[in-house]
Amino acid sequence: MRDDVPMQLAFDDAQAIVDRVAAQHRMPVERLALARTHGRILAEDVIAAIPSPPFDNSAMDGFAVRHADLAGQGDTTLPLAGEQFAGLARDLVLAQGTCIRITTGAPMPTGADTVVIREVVRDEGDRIVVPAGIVAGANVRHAGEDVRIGDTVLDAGCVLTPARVATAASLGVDQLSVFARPTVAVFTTGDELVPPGMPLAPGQIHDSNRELLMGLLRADGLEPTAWPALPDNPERVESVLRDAASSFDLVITCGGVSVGEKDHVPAMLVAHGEIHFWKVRMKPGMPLLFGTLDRARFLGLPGNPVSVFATYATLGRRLLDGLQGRTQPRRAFRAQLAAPIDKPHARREFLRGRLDAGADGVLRAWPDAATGSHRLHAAARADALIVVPEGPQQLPAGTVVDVLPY
Ligand SMILES: Nc1nc2c(c(=O)[nH]1)N[C@H]1C(S)=C(S)[C@@H](COP(=O)(O)OP(=O)(O)OC[C@H]3O[C@@H](n4cnc5c(N)ncnc54)[C@H](O)[C@@H]3O)O[C@H]1N2
Ligand code: MOO
Repeated sequence: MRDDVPMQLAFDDAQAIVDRVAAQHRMPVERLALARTHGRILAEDVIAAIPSPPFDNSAMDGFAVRHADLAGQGDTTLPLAGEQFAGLARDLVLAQGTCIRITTGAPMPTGADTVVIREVVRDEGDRIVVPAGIVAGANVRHAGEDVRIGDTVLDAGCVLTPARVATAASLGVDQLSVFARPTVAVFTTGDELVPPGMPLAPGQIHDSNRELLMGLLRADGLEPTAWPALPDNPERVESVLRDAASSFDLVITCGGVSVGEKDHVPAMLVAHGEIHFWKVRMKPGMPLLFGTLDRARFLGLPGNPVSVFATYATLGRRLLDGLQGRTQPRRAFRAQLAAPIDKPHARREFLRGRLDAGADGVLRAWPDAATGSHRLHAAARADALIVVPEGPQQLPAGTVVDVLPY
């Protein structure tokens, strides 16, 4: 291996390289109809051109009144002077000593400052009787109290959640500028791989990483393309991966990145592309390879299924976030260890475990004893990665640790 290739990096250094490369290769911006923006990363701030609510309106069904007309004590009788329903404003003016029937969302008549809900009045047809104790200004929603003209309501780099897309809609915005989704090609490698549904000969295993990766990518909103498993044949690996790298934004492989005789992927990247780093001081996932091949970023994940999971959930997802211009941080969780952890090695470890929010409101993490990176079932019964920091660690129960729920 060339000696200028960064190798055996600390996790934070690998993450910094992922961030830098992602920023250099940010996806182009596209303008999409609102309905197609869900889950995307916003590329430009959204500034309100109208206020929300756009006009003063009633929060309840009832009667619009002037609070000054109401007696301090005892009932007040007010003749009914008109009706304003939600819809076109009728430009009503509330004359002193009268009331106007109003529905939720209807514009407030000029002069009215309070809405009395229909349940508390005595409705006598052409007049109402209002009891004492009505609060001035009750049940009125004021123009601009949620959003004023010129407010930045959505920041570039945020994830377009349903509430955010709906906020844009409420302000009359029908298109948004978002970052394009990267196209992703997924490869599994290894002569031992057989698809599920086919019988296993001695020495063979079923390809599980393909479903794992496709599922992880789809859950992150991508539309990945998977190839049939690649044999451990350097010419074939080279031609197929170079072909994919000429037309996809990201190529992800798993397997073949360690130091075995059949681990051809790093050599291929050295010969035809560029390695940004190879091997990260993390467990599982140490042999992780990150580079560039043709027009694609290239992620070579280690073959062990839990290594695939841990490297994708940390650095792989971070790369995709960076390529898509996401600046909204992923939500960070902290939990108390429910059992001790004894880690003799120096790498940052991502242990599988279960999270449980107790009746006391404290989030607890139960580490799973099955730590092998081939233990896919153990990862499947867990629901979080527990982050154990660098260096040998003897963490007693009760220690607060970072957790990545999944
Ligand atoms: N001498 C050394 N050996 C190994 C080292 C090392 O540093 N020195 N690292 C170990 C670690 S850690 C890992 S992780 C693995 C990663 O190796 P590769 O990325 O080259 O992966 P493979 O050798 O191809 O496969 C590893 C393991 O995973 C199984 N596998 C592969 N693909 C799939 C798939 N699609 N579905 C299910 N299982 C898969 C494969 O059969 C192997 O058992 O290397 C260690 N060795
Ligand atoms: O880093 Mo390997 O992923 O321990 O199995």
